[in-house]
Amino acid sequence: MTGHVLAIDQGTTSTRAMVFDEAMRVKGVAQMEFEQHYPHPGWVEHEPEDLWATVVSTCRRAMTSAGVEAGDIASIGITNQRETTVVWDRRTGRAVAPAIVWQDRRTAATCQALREAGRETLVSSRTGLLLDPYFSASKIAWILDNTDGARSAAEAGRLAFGTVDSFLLWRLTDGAVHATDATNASRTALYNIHEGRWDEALLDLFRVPACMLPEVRDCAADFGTSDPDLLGGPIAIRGMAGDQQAATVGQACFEPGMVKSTYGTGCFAVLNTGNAPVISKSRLLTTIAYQFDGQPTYALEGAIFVAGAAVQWLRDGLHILEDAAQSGDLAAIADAAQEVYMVPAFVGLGAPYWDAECRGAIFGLTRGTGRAELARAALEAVCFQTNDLIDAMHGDWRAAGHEGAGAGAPVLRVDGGMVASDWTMQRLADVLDAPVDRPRMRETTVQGAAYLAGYGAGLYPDPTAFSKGWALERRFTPTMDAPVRERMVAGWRDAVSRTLSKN
Ligand SMILES: Nc1ncnc2c1ncn2[C@@H]1O[C@H](COP(=O)(O)OP(=O)(O)O)[C@@H](O)[C@H]1O
Ligand SMILES: O=P(O)(O)OC[C@H](O)CO
Repeated sequence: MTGHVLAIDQGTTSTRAMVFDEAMRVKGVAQMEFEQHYPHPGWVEHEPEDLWATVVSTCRRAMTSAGVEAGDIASIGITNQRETTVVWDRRTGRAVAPAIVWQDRRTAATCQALREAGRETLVSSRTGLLLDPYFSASKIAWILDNTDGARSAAEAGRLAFGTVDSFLLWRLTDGAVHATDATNASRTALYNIHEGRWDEALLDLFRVPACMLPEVRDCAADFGTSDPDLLGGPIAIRGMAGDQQAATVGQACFEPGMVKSTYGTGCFAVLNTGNAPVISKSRLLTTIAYQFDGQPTYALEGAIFVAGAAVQWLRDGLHILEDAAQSGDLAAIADAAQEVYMVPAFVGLGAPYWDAECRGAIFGLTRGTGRAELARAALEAVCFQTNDLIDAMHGDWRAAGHEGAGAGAPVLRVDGGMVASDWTMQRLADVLDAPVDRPRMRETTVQGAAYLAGYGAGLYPDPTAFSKGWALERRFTPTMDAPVRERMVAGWRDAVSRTLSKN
Protein backbone atom coordinates (compact mmCIF):
# COMPACT_ATOMS: atom_id res chain seq x y z
CA MET A 1 0.00 0.00 0.00
CA THR A 2 2.92 2.45 0.18
CA GLY A 3 3.39 4.91 -2.64
CA HIS A 4 0.45 7.19 -1.98
CA VAL A 5 0.58 10.98 -1.83
CA LEU A 6 -1.63 13.27 0.22
CA ALA A 7 -2.25 16.69 -1.37
CA ILE A 8 -3.73 19.64 0.52
CA ASP A 9 -5.31 22.58 -1.33
CA GLN A 10 -6.16 25.32 1.10
CA GLY A 11 -8.20 27.68 -1.16
CA THR A 12 -10.03 30.95 -0.64
CA THR A 13 -13.47 29.51 0.00
CA SER A 14 -12.77 25.87 0.75
CA THR A 15 -10.11 23.38 1.72
CA ARG A 16 -9.62 20.12 -0.17
CA ALA A 17 -7.47 17.10 0.50
CA MET A 18 -6.92 14.25 -1.92
CA VAL A 19 -5.06 10.98 -1.79
CA PHE A 20 -3.38 9.80 -4.99
CA ASP A 21 -1.81 6.41 -5.64
CA GLU A 22 1.56 5.70 -7.25
CA ALA A 23 -0.02 6.02 -10.73
CA MET A 24 -1.49 9.44 -9.78
CA ARG A 25 -5.04 8.08 -9.64
CA VAL A 26 -7.37 9.76 -7.14
CA LYS A 27 -8.18 7.40 -4.27
CA GLY A 28 -9.83 9.65 -1.71
CA VAL A 29 -11.24 13.17 -1.57
CA ALA A 30 -12.63 15.49 1.10
CA GLN A 31 -13.65 19.12 0.94
CA MET A 32 -14.92 21.67 3.45
CA GLU A 33 -16.03 25.26 3.09
CA PHE A 34 -15.27 27.75 5.84
CA GLU A 35 -16.55 31.17 6.81
CA GLN A 36 -15.57 34.36 5.04
CA HIS A 37 -15.45 37.51 7.17
CA TYR A 38 -16.13 40.97 5.73
CA PRO A 39 -15.78 43.25 8.77
CA HIS A 40 -15.70 46.48 6.70
CA PRO A 41 -16.27 47.30 3.03
CA GLY A 42 -13.22 46.13 1.08
CA TRP A 43 -11.92 43.98 3.95
CA VAL A 44 -11.77 40.18 3.71
CA GLU A 45 -10.54 38.02 6.58
CA HIS A 46 -10.18 34.34 7.41
CA GLU A 47 -9.90 32.84 10.85
CA PRO A 48 -6.52 30.99 10.81
CA GLU A 49 -7.95 28.31 13.14
CA ASP A 50 -10.65 27.60 10.51
CA LEU A 51 -7.98 27.10 7.86
CA TRP A 52 -6.09 24.74 10.11
CA ALA A 53 -9.17 22.82 11.33
CA THR A 54 -10.41 22.24 7.77
CA VAL A 55 -6.96 21.04 6.71
CA VAL A 56 -6.73 18.48 9.50
CA SER A 57 -10.30 17.32 9.02
CA THR A 58 -10.13 17.01 5.21
CA CYS A 59 -6.79 15.16 5.39
CA ARG A 60 -8.21 12.62 7.83
CA ARG A 61 -11.38 12.17 5.80
CA ALA A 62 -9.53 11.84 2.49
CA MET A 63 -7.29 9.18 4.05
CA THR A 64 -10.30 7.32 5.41
CA SER A 65 -12.12 7.45 2.08
CA ALA A 66 -8.97 6.18 0.33
CA GLY A 67 -8.59 3.44 2.93
CA VAL A 68 -4.99 4.40 3.70
CA GLU A 69 -3.00 5.05 6.84
CA ALA A 70 -0.04 7.33 7.47
CA GLY A 71 2.38 4.52 6.71
CA ASP A 72 0.88 4.18 3.22
CA ILE A 73 1.65 7.78 2.33
CA ALA A 74 5.07 8.61 0.92
CA SER A 75 4.66 12.36 1.17
CA ILE A 76 2.41 15.37 1.60
CA GLY A 77 2.13 18.29 -0.84
CA ILE A 78 0.71 21.68 0.15
CA THR A 79 -0.84 24.25 -2.13
CA ASN A 80 -2.70 27.34 -1.01
CA GLN A 81 -4.47 30.61 -1.64
CA ARG A 82 -1.53 32.95 -2.11
CA GLU A 83 -0.62 36.33 -0.56
CA THR A 84 -3.07 35.82 2.35
CA THR A 85 -1.11 36.87 5.40
CA VAL A 86 -0.83 35.20 8.78
CA VAL A 87 1.27 36.47 11.69
CA TRP A 88 1.57 34.11 14.62
CA ASP A 89 3.26 33.77 17.98
CA ARG A 90 6.18 31.34 17.76
CA ARG A 91 5.59 30.06 21.32
CA THR A 92 1.89 29.24 21.01
CA GLY A 93 1.52 28.85 17.25
CA ARG A 94 -1.59 31.03 17.47
CA ALA A 95 -2.22 33.88 15.07
CA VAL A 96 -2.13 37.34 16.65
CA ALA A 97 -4.80 38.64 14.23
CA PRO A 98 -7.21 37.30 11.62
CA ALA A 99 -5.58 36.33 8.33
CA ILE A 100 -5.80 39.22 5.86
CA VAL A 101 -7.01 37.66 2.63
CA TRP A 102 -5.48 38.43 -0.77
CA GLN A 103 -8.69 40.23 -1.84
CA ASP A 104 -8.53 42.64 1.10
CA ARG A 105 -8.07 46.31 0.14
CA ARG A 106 -7.48 47.90 3.56
CA THR A 107 -3.91 48.88 2.69
CA ALA A 108 -4.87 50.72 -0.51
CA ALA A 109 -3.98 54.11 0.99
CA THR A 110 -0.54 52.89 2.16
CA CYS A 111 0.21 51.54 -1.30
CA GLN A 112 -1.04 54.74 -2.92
CA ALA A 113 1.23 56.83 -0.64
CA LEU A 114 4.23 54.67 -1.54
CA ARG A 115 3.37 55.02 -5.23
CA GLU A 116 3.13 58.78 -4.87
CA ALA A 117 6.52 58.73 -3.13
CA GLY A 118 7.90 57.14 -6.30
CA ARG A 119 8.59 53.70 -4.82
CA GLU A 120 6.78 51.52 -7.36
CA THR A 121 9.86 50.96 -9.51
CA LEU A 122 11.79 49.60 -6.54
CA VAL A 123 9.02 47.07 -5.86
CA SER A 124 8.38 46.07 -9.47
CA SER A 125 12.02 45.83 -10.50
CA ARG A 126 12.85 43.45 -7.66
CA THR A 127 9.65 41.47 -7.18
CA GLY A 128 7.97 41.56 -10.60
CA LEU A 129 4.83 42.74 -8.79
CA LEU A 130 3.16 46.14 -8.37
CA LEU A 131 2.47 48.36 -5.40
CA ASP A 132 -0.97 46.99 -4.67
CA PRO A 133 -2.73 45.83 -1.48
CA TYR A 134 -3.10 42.39 -3.12
CA PHE A 135 0.38 41.32 -2.01
CA SER A 136 1.44 40.35 1.52
CA ALA A 137 3.94 43.09 2.43
CA SER A 138 1.52 45.91 3.25
CA LYS A 139 -0.78 43.41 5.02
CA ILE A 140 2.04 42.34 7.37
CA ALA A 141 2.75 45.96 8.23
CA TRP A 142 -0.95 46.54 8.89
CA ILE A 143 -1.08 43.67 11.38
CA LEU A 144 2.08 44.88 13.13
CA ASP A 145 0.74 48.43 13.36
CA ASN A 146 -2.81 47.55 14.40
CA THR A 147 -2.37 44.71 16.88
CA ASP A 148 -1.38 45.56 20.44
CA GLY A 149 2.29 44.91 21.05
CA ALA A 150 2.78 43.14 17.71
CA ARG A 151 5.51 45.34 16.26
CA SER A 152 7.76 45.12 19.31
CA ALA A 153 7.11 41.36 19.63
CA ALA A 154 7.98 40.91 15.96
CA GLU A 155 11.18 42.94 16.32
CA ALA A 156 12.11 40.81 19.34
CA GLY A 157 11.75 37.68 17.17
CA ARG A 158 8.66 36.37 18.94
CA LEU A 159 6.33 36.55 15.92
CA ALA A 160 6.48 34.68 12.63
CA PHE A 161 5.00 35.67 9.29
CA GLY A 162 3.84 33.25 6.68
CA THR A 163 1.55 32.93 3.74
CA VAL A 164 -0.96 30.13 4.33
CA ASP A 165 1.44 27.37 3.18
CA SER A 166 3.97 28.44 5.77
CA PHE A 167 1.42 28.69 8.58
CA LEU A 168 0.10 25.20 7.76
CA LEU A 169 3.63 23.81 7.58
CA TRP A 170 4.40 25.27 11.00
CA ARG A 171 1.29 23.62 12.40
CA LEU A 172 1.84 20.31 10.58
CA THR A 173 5.39 20.09 11.91
CA ASP A 174 4.38 21.33 15.38
CA GLY A 175 6.54 24.42 15.02
CA ALA A 176 9.65 22.57 13.83
CA VAL A 177 9.79 24.11 10.33
CA HIS A 178 9.28 27.74 9.36
CA ALA A 179 9.63 27.63 5.59
CA THR A 180 7.90 28.52 2.36
CA ASP A 181 8.61 27.86 -1.30
CA ALA A 182 9.84 30.23 -4.00
CA THR A 183 6.41 30.61 -5.65
CA ASN A 184 4.69 31.71 -2.46
CA ALA A 185 7.64 33.92 -1.53
CA SER A 186 7.36 35.58 -4.95
CA ARG A 187 3.86 36.87 -4.00
CA THR A 188 4.84 38.73 -0.85
CA ALA A 189 6.41 41.81 -2.49
CA LEU A 190 9.42 41.21 -0.21
CA TYR A 191 11.23 38.58 -2.29
CA ASN A 192 13.75 39.47 -4.97
CA ILE A 193 12.82 37.08 -7.79
CA HIS A 194 16.02 37.77 -9.72
CA GLU A 195 18.40 37.05 -6.86
CA GLY A 196 16.26 34.47 -5.03
CA ARG A 197 16.33 36.08 -1.58
CA TRP A 198 14.36 38.30 0.78
CA ASP A 199 15.26 41.88 -0.14
CA GLU A 200 16.50 44.26 2.57
CA ALA A 201 15.37 47.39 0.71
CA LEU A 202 11.83 46.04 0.48
CA LEU A 203 11.81 44.97 4.12
CA ASP A 204 12.76 48.57 5.00
CA LEU A 205 10.17 50.02 2.65
CA PHE A 206 7.33 47.98 4.14
CA ARG A 207 8.79 48.02 7.68
CA VAL A 208 8.85 44.27 8.07
CA PRO A 209 11.48 42.76 10.44
CA ALA A 210 13.59 40.12 8.66
CA CYS A 211 13.43 37.80 11.66
CA MET A 212 9.72 37.13 10.97
CA LEU A 213 10.32 35.58 7.57
CA PRO A 214 10.34 31.90 6.63
CA GLU A 215 13.21 30.17 4.86
CA VAL A 216 12.58 29.82 1.10
CA ARG A 217 12.92 26.36 -0.49
CA ASP A 218 12.30 24.69 -3.88
CA CYS A 219 8.79 23.44 -4.76
CA ALA A 220 9.89 19.82 -4.49
CA ALA A 221 12.05 19.77 -1.36
CA ASP A 222 12.35 18.51 2.19
CA PHE A 223 9.81 20.47 4.26
CA GLY A 224 10.12 18.24 7.32
CA THR A 225 7.80 15.61 8.76
CA SER A 226 4.25 15.91 10.04
CA ASP A 227 3.54 15.63 13.76
CA PRO A 228 2.76 11.90 14.33
CA ASP A 229 -0.30 12.77 16.44
CA LEU A 230 -2.10 14.53 13.60
CA LEU A 231 -2.60 11.90 10.91
CA GLY A 232 -1.88 8.67 12.73
CA GLY A 233 1.87 8.67 12.15
CA PRO A 234 4.68 10.83 10.76
CA ILE A 235 4.53 11.69 7.04
CA ALA A 236 7.26 13.45 5.04
CA ILE A 237 6.29 16.81 3.50
CA ARG A 238 7.95 17.13 0.10
CA GLY A 239 5.95 19.51 -2.11
CA MET A 240 4.77 23.11 -1.92
CA ALA A 241 3.53 25.80 -4.31
CA GLY A 242 1.00 28.61 -4.45
CA ASP A 243 -2.26 27.42 -5.95
CA GLN A 244 -1.93 29.10 -9.35
CA GLN A 245 1.58 27.79 -9.72
CA ALA A 246 0.43 24.33 -8.64
CA ALA A 247 -2.28 24.51 -11.33
CA THR A 248 0.41 25.45 -13.86
CA VAL A 249 2.28 22.30 -12.83
CA GLY A 250 -0.93 20.23 -12.77
CA GLN A 251 -1.75 21.43 -16.30
CA ALA A 252 1.77 20.34 -17.31
CA CYS A 253 2.58 23.84 -18.63
CA PHE A 254 6.30 23.07 -18.47
CA GLU A 255 7.17 24.50 -21.89
CA PRO A 256 7.81 28.22 -22.37
CA GLY A 257 4.76 29.71 -24.09
CA MET A 258 2.18 27.41 -22.53
CA VAL A 259 -0.74 29.11 -20.78
CA LYS A 260 -3.28 27.95 -18.23
CA SER A 261 -6.16 29.85 -16.72
CA THR A 262 -7.88 28.82 -13.48
CA TYR A 263 -11.45 29.86 -12.69
CA GLY A 264 -12.26 29.71 -9.00
CA THR A 265 -13.16 32.63 -6.74
CA GLY A 266 -10.86 34.72 -8.92
CA CYS A 267 -9.25 33.93 -12.25
CA PHE A 268 -5.55 33.61 -12.81
CA ALA A 269 -3.88 33.18 -16.20
CA VAL A 270 -0.25 32.05 -16.12
CA LEU A 271 2.15 31.96 -19.08
CA ASN A 272 5.35 29.96 -18.64
CA THR A 273 8.23 32.19 -19.82
CA GLY A 274 11.10 29.78 -19.09
CA ASN A 275 14.37 30.54 -17.33
CA ALA A 276 14.31 34.26 -18.03
CA PRO A 277 11.81 36.64 -16.44
CA VAL A 278 9.76 38.69 -18.92
CA ILE A 279 8.91 42.19 -17.76
CA SER A 280 5.40 43.21 -18.74
CA LYS A 281 4.57 46.44 -20.53
CA SER A 282 0.90 45.93 -19.70
CA ARG A 283 1.04 45.68 -15.92
CA LEU A 284 0.97 41.90 -15.77
CA LEU A 285 2.96 40.31 -12.98
CA THR A 286 6.31 38.62 -13.38
CA THR A 287 6.42 35.74 -10.96
CA ILE A 288 7.97 32.33 -10.29
CA ALA A 289 6.06 29.44 -11.90
CA TYR A 290 8.01 26.75 -10.05
CA GLN A 291 11.52 26.12 -8.81
CA PHE A 292 13.41 22.84 -9.00
CA ASP A 293 17.08 22.31 -7.96
CA GLY A 294 17.45 26.00 -7.11
CA GLN A 295 16.55 27.06 -10.67
CA PRO A 296 13.43 29.20 -10.97
CA THR A 297 11.17 29.00 -14.00
CA TYR A 298 9.42 32.32 -14.47
CA ALA A 299 5.91 33.23 -15.58
CA LEU A 300 3.77 36.16 -16.58
CA GLU A 301 0.53 36.22 -14.65
CA GLY A 302 -2.72 38.06 -15.01
CA ALA A 303 -4.91 38.10 -11.90
CA ILE A 304 -8.63 38.85 -11.91
CA PHE A 305 -10.02 39.22 -8.40
CA VAL A 306 -13.62 38.23 -9.10
CA ALA A 307 -14.64 35.32 -11.34
CA GLY A 308 -16.76 32.64 -9.64
CA ALA A 309 -17.22 35.13 -6.79
CA ALA A 310 -19.64 37.05 -9.07
CA VAL A 311 -21.70 33.87 -9.43
CA GLN A 312 -21.58 33.43 -5.66
CA TRP A 313 -22.89 36.98 -5.29
CA LEU A 314 -25.83 36.23 -7.57
CA ARG A 315 -26.54 33.13 -5.49
CA ASP A 316 -25.88 34.34 -1.93
CA GLY A 317 -26.22 38.13 -2.22
CA LEU A 318 -29.06 38.63 -4.69
CA HIS A 319 -30.57 35.15 -4.23
CA ILE A 320 -31.38 34.90 -7.93
CA LEU A 321 -29.65 31.53 -8.36
CA GLU A 322 -30.28 28.32 -6.48
CA ASP A 323 -26.80 27.07 -7.22
CA ALA A 324 -23.78 28.15 -9.24
CA ALA A 325 -24.53 25.69 -12.05
CA GLN A 326 -27.83 27.42 -12.75
CA SER A 327 -25.94 30.50 -14.01
CA GLY A 328 -25.08 28.77 -17.30
CA ASP A 329 -28.67 27.56 -17.84
CA LEU A 330 -29.98 31.09 -17.33
CA ALA A 331 -27.28 32.64 -19.53
CA ALA A 332 -28.31 30.32 -22.33
CA ILE A 333 -31.86 31.73 -22.35
CA ALA A 334 -30.93 35.39 -21.81
CA ASP A 335 -32.32 37.91 -24.30
CA ALA A 336 -29.71 38.32 -27.05
CA ALA A 337 -30.95 41.83 -27.80
CA GLN A 338 -30.08 43.14 -24.33
CA GLU A 339 -26.48 44.31 -24.02
CA VAL A 340 -25.95 44.13 -20.28
CA TYR A 341 -22.37 44.41 -18.95
CA MET A 342 -21.33 43.67 -15.40
CA VAL A 343 -17.94 44.93 -14.21
CA PRO A 344 -17.51 42.90 -11.01
CA ALA A 345 -15.02 45.26 -9.35
CA PHE A 346 -16.22 44.30 -5.86
CA VAL A 347 -12.68 44.70 -4.55
CA GLY A 348 -11.33 46.93 -7.32
CA LEU A 349 -9.90 45.62 -10.58
CA GLY A 350 -6.74 43.58 -10.98
CA ALA A 351 -4.69 43.08 -14.15
CA PRO A 352 -4.28 44.87 -16.44
CA TYR A 353 -6.17 47.82 -14.84
CA TRP A 354 -4.94 47.69 -11.21
CA ASP A 355 -7.49 50.02 -9.74
CA ALA A 356 -7.91 49.31 -6.02
CA GLU A 357 -10.48 52.08 -5.52
CA CYS A 358 -13.11 51.42 -8.18
CA ARG A 359 -16.16 49.34 -7.32
CA GLY A 360 -18.53 47.19 -9.35
CA ALA A 361 -21.09 48.46 -11.86
CA ILE A 362 -23.76 47.13 -14.18
CA PHE A 363 -24.55 48.86 -17.47
CA GLY A 364 -27.35 48.55 -19.98
CA LEU A 365 -30.20 47.71 -17.58
CA THR A 366 -33.69 48.04 -19.01
CA ARG A 367 -37.12 47.28 -17.59
CA GLY A 368 -36.85 43.92 -19.31
CA THR A 369 -33.58 42.92 -17.63
CA GLY A 370 -33.99 39.87 -15.42
CA ARG A 371 -31.91 37.27 -13.71
CA ALA A 372 -31.00 35.53 -16.97
CA GLU A 373 -29.34 38.68 -18.35
CA LEU A 374 -27.56 39.28 -15.04
CA ALA A 375 -26.28 35.69 -14.96
CA ARG A 376 -25.04 36.03 -18.53
CA ALA A 377 -23.35 39.35 -17.70
CA ALA A 378 -21.55 37.78 -14.71
CA LEU A 379 -20.27 34.85 -16.76
CA GLU A 380 -19.34 37.04 -19.71
CA ALA A 381 -17.37 39.37 -17.43
CA VAL A 382 -15.03 36.46 -16.73
CA CYS A 383 -14.59 35.87 -20.46
CA PHE A 384 -13.94 39.54 -21.25
CA GLN A 385 -11.43 39.85 -18.43
CA THR A 386 -9.59 36.75 -19.61
CA ASN A 387 -9.49 38.28 -23.07
CA ASP A 388 -7.91 41.44 -21.62
CA LEU A 389 -5.25 39.30 -19.89
CA ILE A 390 -4.47 37.08 -22.86
CA ASP A 391 -4.18 40.11 -25.16
CA ALA A 392 -1.72 41.71 -22.76
CA MET A 393 0.22 38.46 -22.33
CA HIS A 394 0.63 37.83 -26.01
CA GLY A 395 1.77 41.42 -26.47
CA ASP A 396 4.46 40.99 -23.79
CA TRP A 397 5.50 37.60 -25.09
CA ARG A 398 5.92 38.87 -28.63
CA ALA A 399 7.77 41.95 -27.36
CA ALA A 400 10.21 39.55 -25.67
CA GLY A 401 11.04 38.16 -29.12
CA HIS A 402 8.83 35.09 -29.22
CA GLU A 403 6.72 35.99 -32.23
CA GLY A 404 4.66 33.10 -33.49
CA ALA A 405 5.92 30.60 -30.95
CA GLY A 406 4.47 29.36 -27.72
CA ALA A 407 1.74 31.69 -26.62
CA GLY A 408 1.35 32.64 -30.27
CA ALA A 409 -0.24 29.22 -30.60
CA PRO A 410 -3.52 30.34 -29.09
CA VAL A 411 -4.72 27.48 -26.94
CA LEU A 412 -5.79 28.00 -23.37
CA ARG A 413 -5.82 25.16 -20.83
CA VAL A 414 -8.53 25.81 -18.27
CA ASP A 415 -9.39 24.45 -14.83
CA GLY A 416 -11.13 25.39 -11.56
CA GLY A 417 -14.72 25.16 -10.31
CA MET A 418 -16.20 27.43 -12.99
CA VAL A 419 -15.02 25.40 -15.95
CA ALA A 420 -17.83 22.96 -15.18
CA SER A 421 -20.01 25.48 -17.03
CA ASP A 422 -20.08 24.48 -20.72
CA TRP A 423 -21.86 27.74 -21.58
CA THR A 424 -19.07 29.80 -20.02
CA MET A 425 -16.30 27.79 -21.70
CA GLN A 426 -17.97 28.15 -25.12
CA ARG A 427 -18.43 31.88 -24.59
CA LEU A 428 -14.78 32.10 -23.47
CA ALA A 429 -13.62 30.45 -26.72
CA ASP A 430 -15.88 32.85 -28.67
CA VAL A 431 -14.63 35.96 -26.90
CA LEU A 432 -10.97 34.88 -27.15
CA ASP A 433 -11.49 33.70 -30.72
CA ALA A 434 -9.26 30.77 -29.75
CA PRO A 435 -9.73 27.17 -28.62
CA VAL A 436 -10.20 26.43 -24.94
CA ASP A 437 -9.01 23.02 -23.71
CA ARG A 438 -10.64 21.46 -20.66
CA PRO A 439 -8.65 18.54 -19.27
CA ARG A 440 -10.09 15.29 -18.01
CA MET A 441 -8.56 15.99 -14.61
CA ARG A 442 -10.20 19.25 -13.47
CA GLU A 443 -8.56 19.33 -10.05
CA THR A 444 -5.28 20.46 -11.54
CA THR A 445 -4.30 22.59 -8.54
CA VAL A 446 -4.39 19.72 -6.11
CA GLN A 447 -2.90 17.41 -8.73
CA GLY A 448 -0.01 19.87 -9.10
CA ALA A 449 0.60 19.76 -5.35
CA ALA A 450 0.46 15.96 -5.42
CA TYR A 451 2.88 15.88 -8.33
CA LEU A 452 5.37 18.12 -6.49
CA ALA A 453 5.14 15.94 -3.38
CA GLY A 454 5.52 12.72 -5.38
CA TYR A 455 8.36 14.17 -7.43
CA GLY A 456 10.04 15.42 -4.26
CA ALA A 457 9.74 11.94 -2.75
CA GLY A 458 11.15 10.24 -5.86
CA LEU A 459 7.82 8.51 -6.51
CA TYR A 460 6.62 10.32 -9.64
CA PRO A 461 8.48 10.76 -12.92
CA ASP A 462 10.19 13.90 -14.20
CA PRO A 463 8.10 16.76 -15.66
CA THR A 464 8.43 15.54 -19.26
CA ALA A 465 7.03 12.11 -18.44
CA PHE A 466 4.29 13.69 -16.31
CA SER A 467 3.29 15.94 -19.26
CA LYS A 468 2.45 12.90 -21.35
CA GLY A 469 -0.33 12.00 -18.91
CA TRP A 470 -2.24 15.26 -19.54
CA ALA A 471 -5.53 14.30 -21.23
CA LEU A 472 -8.11 16.45 -23.00
CA GLU A 473 -11.74 16.05 -21.99
CA ARG A 474 -13.24 18.63 -24.36
CA ARG A 475 -12.04 21.36 -26.70
CA PHE A 476 -14.34 24.40 -27.09
CA THR A 477 -13.86 25.92 -30.55
CA PRO A 478 -14.87 29.50 -31.39
CA THR A 479 -18.03 29.89 -33.46
CA MET A 480 -18.92 33.57 -33.02
CA ASP A 481 -18.88 35.92 -36.02
CA ALA A 482 -16.12 38.52 -35.82
CA PRO A 483 -18.42 41.61 -35.92
CA VAL A 484 -20.49 40.26 -33.01
CA ARG A 485 -17.37 39.53 -31.01
CA GLU A 486 -15.86 42.93 -31.73
CA ARG A 487 -19.04 44.72 -30.71
CA MET A 488 -19.19 42.81 -27.45
CA VAL A 489 -15.54 43.41 -26.59
CA ALA A 490 -15.92 47.11 -27.37
CA GLY A 491 -19.02 47.24 -25.13
CA TRP A 492 -17.06 45.62 -22.30
CA ARG A 493 -14.12 48.03 -22.65
CA ASP A 494 -16.50 50.96 -22.58
CA ALA A 495 -18.11 49.58 -19.41
CA VAL A 496 -14.68 49.21 -17.76
CA SER A 497 -13.62 52.73 -18.70
CA ARG A 498 -16.79 54.06 -17.06
CA THR A 499 -16.08 52.05 -13.90
CA LEU A 500 -12.44 53.01 -13.29
CA SER A 501 -11.94 55.38 -10.34
CA LYS A 502 -9.75 57.79 -12.29
CA ASN A 503 -12.75 58.97 -14.34
N1 LIG B 1 -21.28 25.34 -12.94
C1 LIG B 1 -20.78 26.50 -12.54
N2 LIG B 1 -21.02 27.62 -13.24
C2 LIG B 1 -20.50 28.81 -12.87
N3 LIG B 1 -19.72 28.98 -11.78
C3 LIG B 1 -19.45 27.91 -11.04
C4 LIG B 1 -19.96 26.61 -11.36
N4 LIG B 1 -19.52 25.74 -10.43
C5 LIG B 1 -18.77 26.46 -9.56
N5 LIG B 1 -18.73 27.76 -9.92
C6 LIG B 1 -18.01 28.84 -9.23
O1 LIG B 1 -16.67 28.40 -9.06
C7 LIG B 1 -16.17 28.83 -7.78
C8 LIG B 1 -15.61 27.64 -7.04
O2 LIG B 1 -14.48 27.19 -7.69
P1 LIG B 1 -13.24 26.63 -6.87
O3 LIG B 1 -12.22 26.23 -7.88
O4 LIG B 1 -13.75 25.61 -5.92
O5 LIG B 1 -12.84 27.97 -6.08
P2 LIG B 1 -11.75 28.33 -4.95
O6 LIG B 1 -10.59 27.39 -5.13
O7 LIG B 1 -11.42 29.76 -5.25
O8 LIG B 1 -12.41 28.20 -3.61
C9 LIG B 1 -17.31 29.45 -7.03
O9 LIG B 1 -17.11 30.85 -7.00
C10 LIG B 1 -18.56 29.10 -7.85
O10 LIG B 1 -19.47 30.19 -7.85
O1 LIG C 1 -8.05 30.17 -3.71
P1 LIG C 1 -8.18 30.57 -5.14
O2 LIG C 1 -8.25 29.42 -6.07
O3 LIG C 1 -9.28 31.57 -5.35
O4 LIG C 1 -6.80 31.34 -5.53
C1 LIG C 1 -6.41 32.49 -4.86
C2 LIG C 1 -5.10 33.03 -5.40
O5 LIG C 1 -4.01 32.25 -5.07
C3 LIG C 1 -4.88 34.45 -4.97
O6 LIG C 1 -3.74 34.98 -5.56
